[in-house]
Amino acid sequence: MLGKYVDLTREKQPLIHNITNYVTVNDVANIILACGASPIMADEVDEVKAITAICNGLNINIGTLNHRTIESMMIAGNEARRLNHVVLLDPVGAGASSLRTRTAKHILEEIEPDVVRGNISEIKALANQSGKARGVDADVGDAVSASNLDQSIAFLKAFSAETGSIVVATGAIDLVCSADEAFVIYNGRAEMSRITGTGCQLSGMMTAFVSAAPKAERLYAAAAAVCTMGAAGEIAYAHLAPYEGNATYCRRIIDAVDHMDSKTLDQEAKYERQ
Ligand SMILES: Nc1ncnc2c1ncn2[C@@H]1O[C@H](COP(=O)(O)OP(=O)(O)OP(=O)(O)O)[C@@H](O)[C@H]1O
Ligand SMILES: Cc1ncsc1CCO
Repeated sequence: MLGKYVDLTREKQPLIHNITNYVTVNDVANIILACGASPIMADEVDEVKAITAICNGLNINIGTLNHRTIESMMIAGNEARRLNHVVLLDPVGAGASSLRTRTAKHILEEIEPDVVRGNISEIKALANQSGKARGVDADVGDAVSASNLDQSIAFLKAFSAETGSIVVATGAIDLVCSADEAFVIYNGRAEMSRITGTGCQLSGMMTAFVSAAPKAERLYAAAAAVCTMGAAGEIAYAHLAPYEGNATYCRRIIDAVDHMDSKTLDQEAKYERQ
């Protein structure tokens, strides 16, 4: 059921404007290409309005925010909204500093992104719950598990209802929620959290999937992107040779996305709907 969004993204080839961090920018560009879309990275105040206007979707990632790029995020976000383009917010490190938390909340309130994708600590920080981010990583105490699953889904659905955004919280169990529907996704491997930027890559790819999908199907497209990333993490891990570690793993995940098709995703996706 979700596999069709892999094909749709390859067919539509959306152009994605990324204002993103300088740690993982190259991997984000490559995974967007691997899923059949096109990336452009641009964060100069004087050009972001023009760049976002020629794109189909905007991925705002606050990972290495500064006052100049915050201004660019607001200009691009407002223009993308005016043009009805898809906007995704990745609130990297929200909860780790007041500037990050404040900026992410401001973008959420003023731009009203279609999708917010973060780890569970970042999402909790945005929702004024006590998200205890370890820098850009989630705190183990915030983790979604079988024992708090119902409560976590209820929290994310309520946050989606409050913001109007599709809310995606990733980790060992990934949750993709609208106000009244949830996908609980079990793809992925713990080793993925030892590569910096699997979340940033997922956000870039998710912007592409959601931009390619009809408006009424955006929740499914977001869930398909999460399953694609998780399944790629599983396939890539199976292809690692004995000495290879997290550097090769990062490349192999992008290769696995490059080879992903609807049939493979429909076979590999592990999820429940609630
Ligand atoms: N323990 C885990 N088990 C299975 N999959 C995981 C685990 N931790 C992370 N993942 C997968 O890794 C991907 C990125 O999720 P994560 O929550 O680590 O993002 P993030 O913290 O925003 O990452 P980053 O800041 O490094 O970009 C998702 O596809 C998620 O399913
Ligand atoms: C490590 C790191 N620091 C700021 S952004 C980033 C990439 C992963 O979120």
